[in-house]
Amino acid sequence: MVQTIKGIAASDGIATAEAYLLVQPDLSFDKKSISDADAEISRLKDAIAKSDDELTKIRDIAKVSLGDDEAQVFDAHKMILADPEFTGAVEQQVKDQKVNAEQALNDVSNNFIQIFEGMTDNAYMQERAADVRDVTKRVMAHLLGVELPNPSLIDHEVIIVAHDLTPSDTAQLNKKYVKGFVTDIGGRTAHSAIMARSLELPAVVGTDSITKDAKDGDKIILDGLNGAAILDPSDEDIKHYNKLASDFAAEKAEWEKLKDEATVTADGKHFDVAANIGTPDDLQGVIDNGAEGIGLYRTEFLYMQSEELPTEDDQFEAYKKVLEGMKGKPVVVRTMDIGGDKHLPYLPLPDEMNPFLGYRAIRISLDKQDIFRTQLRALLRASAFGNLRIMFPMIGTLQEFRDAKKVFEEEKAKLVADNVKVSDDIQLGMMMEVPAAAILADQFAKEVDFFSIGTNDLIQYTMAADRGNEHVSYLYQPYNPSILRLVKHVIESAHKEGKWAGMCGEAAGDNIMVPLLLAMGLDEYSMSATSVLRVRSLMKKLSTADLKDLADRAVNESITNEDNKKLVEEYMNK
Ligand SMILES: C=C(OP(=O)(O)O)C(=O)O
Ligand SMILES: [Mg+2]
Repeated sequence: MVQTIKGIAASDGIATAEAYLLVQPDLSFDKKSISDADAEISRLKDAIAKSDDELTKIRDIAKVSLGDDEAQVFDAHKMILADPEFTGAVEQQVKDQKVNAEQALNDVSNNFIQIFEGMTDNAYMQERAADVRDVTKRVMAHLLGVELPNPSLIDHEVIIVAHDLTPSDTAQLNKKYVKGFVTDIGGRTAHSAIMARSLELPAVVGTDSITKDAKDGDKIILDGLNGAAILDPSDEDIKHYNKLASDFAAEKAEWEKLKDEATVTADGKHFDVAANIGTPDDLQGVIDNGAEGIGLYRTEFLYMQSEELPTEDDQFEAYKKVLEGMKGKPVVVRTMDIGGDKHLPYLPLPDEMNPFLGYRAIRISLDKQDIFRTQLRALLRASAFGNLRIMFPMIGTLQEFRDAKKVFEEEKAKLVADNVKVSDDIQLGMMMEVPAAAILADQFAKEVDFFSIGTNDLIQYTMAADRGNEHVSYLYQPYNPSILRLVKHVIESAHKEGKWAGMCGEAAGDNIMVPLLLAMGLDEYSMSATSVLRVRSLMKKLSTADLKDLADRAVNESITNEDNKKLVEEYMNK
């Protein structure tokens, strides 16, 4: 029977395919005493052999679909299974303690994880903890006779159905077969949603119940334009959505014509429309969509897609590739923004009550300076190959900016002393995403070269509403006058000091927000590459002089987000 499940539209597009449930099974078990240790050990050996076969299959497919680097992790898992120190210890535990294999595996694995994670001065060994955890999960699943989802084995077109997708899950999706995704939780500015937009995959998040509603193999239509998943669609539904998909394609074809044009408003003012990227692989999308620069390169994905801390050379190659690829157009690289919802398996962070308010971004970089310095050196070396700008994430106090800048200057001086070629005009800026900094923008503006407003976090912190929590997603209010006042203050403060202000949060590509931002004089708009041409087309129709009064009313007279949405919609429909 047809069932329509509503959610939050997270990435444009329509897709139809079979559901693939990416849901972790229950791996809980009871501790049992056993009398026949040999039988238990043979059960364990059987589970290990099955896990090994499965890993071989996954590795071979991952090699073809994702590449050698991504496939390597599965070899590391196979090595653990072949290591007598690990498997022998589990067998010994069964014999000595007379416990079931599940309990023995769990005990030994926890022991290994604890030892590895404790090696705080050896990043390589710390990473092995994540591998042990993964392998244990696989063997445990076989012992319990349940199946783990193996997304790398997908070999036909599917729509991923999941409770949530972490950014690293999203990074592993093979675009050839994955046509979109739909989740129980999450909001429009959660990182998995942002990645869906850069991969041009339709996505719907925050449905609350999709993992209960859909079964593996169900036919699903995913409507990423309106935020709905249609299960078991009727012929009528299929016809309706085919039409919607073809209308969307026609609109896109119209925008496509603006690809090689600069972004100019109806009254002849030029603004920069730039793109956000996560990895050098996103570069092609930026070029295909005619962006005028990269306004945000989220470098943490480089760290997340790696098995260990990326070396200075690895990073240098990635940054150089992006800078060269942009052929002199500006590239704003943001230093590592780990923490919050972004984790590194090889850099265990403390468990926190409020990770988004915790140890993250510049706070980690200033604390673990060896990681920060490696990144800055790689950036400095790459600066010789293009137009590099650097910004720091989550700056809350002027002292943090000064400290970060000092580290940058120190690394630059060292490289110059070693005769390494570095650019002499690298702009240094900051994300404006902590309300305390936005309020003091006038003071920050004296010391930075530019601001880039991160509305995803600025709104979350100003409204005190978790950006990834669908129950409070109604508080994601970019047009709320409180947010608009902060934004206006940031832009005016920059301009007073002769600096420029951009925006790289999702609001920069929002049809309601753009007219207000144009009136406030925001200089640069950075968004998912797939939004660039839509925004360029919108700006072409607008005249900044006409918008002044609209923005004044939105900032000074309106009370709610909805007031302002209506105000702009009425203006646009005039
Ligand atoms: C662009 C931003 O950064 P991120 O989404 O990576 O936190 C933001 O917070 O608006
Ligand atoms: Mg942010």
